[in-house]
Amino acid sequence: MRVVGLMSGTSVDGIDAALVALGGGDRDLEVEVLNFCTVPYPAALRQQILEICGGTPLTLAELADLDEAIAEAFALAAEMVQQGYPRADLIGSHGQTVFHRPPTGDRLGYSLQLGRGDWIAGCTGITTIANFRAQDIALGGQGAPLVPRIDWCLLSHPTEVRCVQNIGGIGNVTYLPPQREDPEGKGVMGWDTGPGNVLLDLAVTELSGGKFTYDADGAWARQGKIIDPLVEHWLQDPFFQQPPPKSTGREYFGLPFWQRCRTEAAGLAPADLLATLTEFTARSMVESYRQFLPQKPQRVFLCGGGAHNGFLKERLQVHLGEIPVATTATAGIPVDAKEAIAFAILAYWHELGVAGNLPQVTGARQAVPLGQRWIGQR
Ligand SMILES: Nc1ncnc2c1ncn2[C@@H]1O[C@H](COP(=O)(O)OP(=O)(O)OP(=O)(O)O)[C@@H](O)[C@H]1O
Ligand SMILES: CC(=O)N[C@H]1[C@@H]2OC[C@@H](O2)[C@@H](O)[C@@H]1O[C@H](C)C(=O)O
Repeated sequence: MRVVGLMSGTSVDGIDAALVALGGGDRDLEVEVLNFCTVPYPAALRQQILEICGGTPLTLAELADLDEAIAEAFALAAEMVQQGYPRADLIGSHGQTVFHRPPTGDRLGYSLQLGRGDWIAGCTGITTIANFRAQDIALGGQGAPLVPRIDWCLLSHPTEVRCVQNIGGIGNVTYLPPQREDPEGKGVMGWDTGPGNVLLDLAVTELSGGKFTYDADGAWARQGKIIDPLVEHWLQDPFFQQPPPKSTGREYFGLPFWQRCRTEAAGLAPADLLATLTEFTARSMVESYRQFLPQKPQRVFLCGGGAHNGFLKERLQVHLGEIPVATTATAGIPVDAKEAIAFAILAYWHELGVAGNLPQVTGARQAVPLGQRWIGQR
């Protein structure tokens, strides 16, 4: 089956679209990536999304317009990735997260992705699966991260203990025990580690007066000096002590956390602030492995846009010591395409009735197929 996967994450930089040919089921899953592209959001739409993520109020009519504008951008990305290929059989669209509240006590979580699946199905004529997080949340789960089950199928190894660290806006890790020791994957773990690129992007945007939106290769941060006491201080945040299952978002590690960092780092030179934020980001990941993993990984794979940040990678390697750090590209999964591929797979699993979540990761009561389905017809 040919499936389009669409994803835009917490960096709000653009829509990643993957066209994949899928076969098999879950453990015997076959994936061939036929095409991939990233379609940047129009600047005004990106701005509007960032504003509402930051808490700017909007009317219901404005919400409807925004939902549709995002769906239109997603449908366009679906068309672009299919250019020159026969039409896909299915679309899996994550949509754009604009609000995420993890569950607390008896209160279910809430996770809102805009970019109506019904609109995408109607506009493309291709059956579309969307709203992937809701079923997990209904079962008491965090609704995130959802990719660990796919990491288990695509990146686990017969004998090696592995971790897959995604560095999007927010960071999340998957722990993969060796297949021979754990053929069912019962010991697979995963959680959101905290900030990925979000603090770096906010800092660069502000420090450059809007000229840049990210620190390309970490070159700016590399010129600075790391202020360790600040890193230690920020690592005291309660999120990092909280055991998994856990998830987070821009509501926590976006503007509010950036404003706190900026105040507490007042007087630092821009390069020193960026170096310190990069170190904090790297340490937040490695410290969570130390706290919550049952054993040390033998290899760590990076993916997501942060895998292009050479300085962040370097700091991760320093703190992981002898554990080799590579990108998922070295295992055949392009770093920028992995999440879009994942949502194509989750849509395909929906059609097969295969579960998408891992209860031990999200905290849901049950493993279930994910997503809502809208029939598209030409
Ligand atoms: N060359 C580069 N150097 C440094 N950072 C980069 C580079 N290219 C991309 N990035 C970072 O990656 C970010 C985009 O990452 P990605 O596309 O994985 O995020 P996302 O889709 O929001 O992911 P998630 O859903 O995991 O939050 C950019 O905002 C930027 O910070
Ligand atoms: C609510 C939401 O959109 N969460 C994203 C976000 O981006 C990274 C991290 O936070 C992860 O938990 C999740 O995305 C990936 C695709 C996941 O569900 O596995």
